[in-house]
Amino acid sequence: MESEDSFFKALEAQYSKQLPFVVYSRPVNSVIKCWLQNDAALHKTASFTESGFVFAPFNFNEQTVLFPEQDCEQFQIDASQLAVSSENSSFITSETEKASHVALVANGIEAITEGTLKKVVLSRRQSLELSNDNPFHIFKKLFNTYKEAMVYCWYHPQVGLWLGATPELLLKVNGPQLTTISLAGTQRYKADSEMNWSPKEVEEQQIVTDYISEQIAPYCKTTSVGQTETVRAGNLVHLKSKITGTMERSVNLSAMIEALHPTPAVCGFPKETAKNFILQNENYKREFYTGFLGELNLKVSRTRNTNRRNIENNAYAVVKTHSNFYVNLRCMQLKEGKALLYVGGGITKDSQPLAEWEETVNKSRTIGAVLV
Ligand SMILES: C=C(O[C@@H]1C=C(C(=O)O)C=C[C@H]1O)C(=O)O
Repeated sequence: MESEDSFFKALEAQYSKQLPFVVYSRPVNSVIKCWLQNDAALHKTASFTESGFVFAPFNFNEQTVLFPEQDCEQFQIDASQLAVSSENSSFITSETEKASHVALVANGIEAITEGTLKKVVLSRRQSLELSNDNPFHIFKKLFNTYKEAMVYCWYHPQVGLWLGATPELLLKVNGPQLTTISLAGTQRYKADSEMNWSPKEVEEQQIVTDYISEQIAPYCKTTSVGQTETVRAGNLVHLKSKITGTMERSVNLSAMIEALHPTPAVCGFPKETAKNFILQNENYKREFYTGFLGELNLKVSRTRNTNRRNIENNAYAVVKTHSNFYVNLRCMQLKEGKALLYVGGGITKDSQPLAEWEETVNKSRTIGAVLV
């Protein structure tokens, strides 16, 4: 299936039959892949030993959905821009939502000042009326707009329909090589100007870097942390450090995921205290927002480099297993003709509630830009 038209027709047909699918494109990549599950079964994974596509919630005590590789048909196309018409939806934030988020943040700052909590990520959900609720229409706009993100649309009839454009890698495993990133701190993007990061933002991101490095260390022979840099995600910029490692021979992927997820980039630190604060104080249920999604244990075979002097050795291919998980951020759920946008930000002792509200507004504009 090589044409854009037949690719999206197959997806439309799958959706109209209410069968599970995912369509996605990884960052800086013109390849768009889709997986169509053959039936409507709801598969789960806890062991992360299968091969497939996973969709995991924020609260890891709840189910992680798996599309098993053997139960899916996979197709892909290559495109730099997808044909799509423009639509208009209205974008309104309410004073009640503002007051409620400001109170939540103030509550978080108080808990940090009084107790052991150092950072907590607090979020909200915003609803938007849609003039066009076709998920592929929105997916195409996300793909055209966010080249640096993992852009996806995921559906299961028993779970719901989610779309997003996430800038955050949770974990990439390629044979023994592990890559992850620490992402935190948010400012609006301004063309041609040097970004100045405050000590608050630097500290917030350092908490994430330290946590990730410590958590992966027991599973790796070596680890290293790269330079911190400013990266762009739509109309926002963040602080980012790349963290890499070479894993021990027999790493249990599920144990490593459990050690990492949810990171202080989306939950807080210490992890359990922050998670409990979120579950008790946020005014809604996160479900799959700040969970993760991506390819699990796919086999890639690479033919060895040709070497003229040793032809026999070139006859075999090296098979490597790879997984790529992205944190489910800058995302939305489509429900009853509405888009529910999920947005949050990291709170530390120096946070200001009104500025944090503004940050969530900026984030909802970033992801909502494709809807208005
Ligand atoms: C929680 C979100 O984003 C996370 C929080 C950030 C922050 O606090 O500055 C930045 C990037 C993400 O790690 C979100 O986008 O909803």
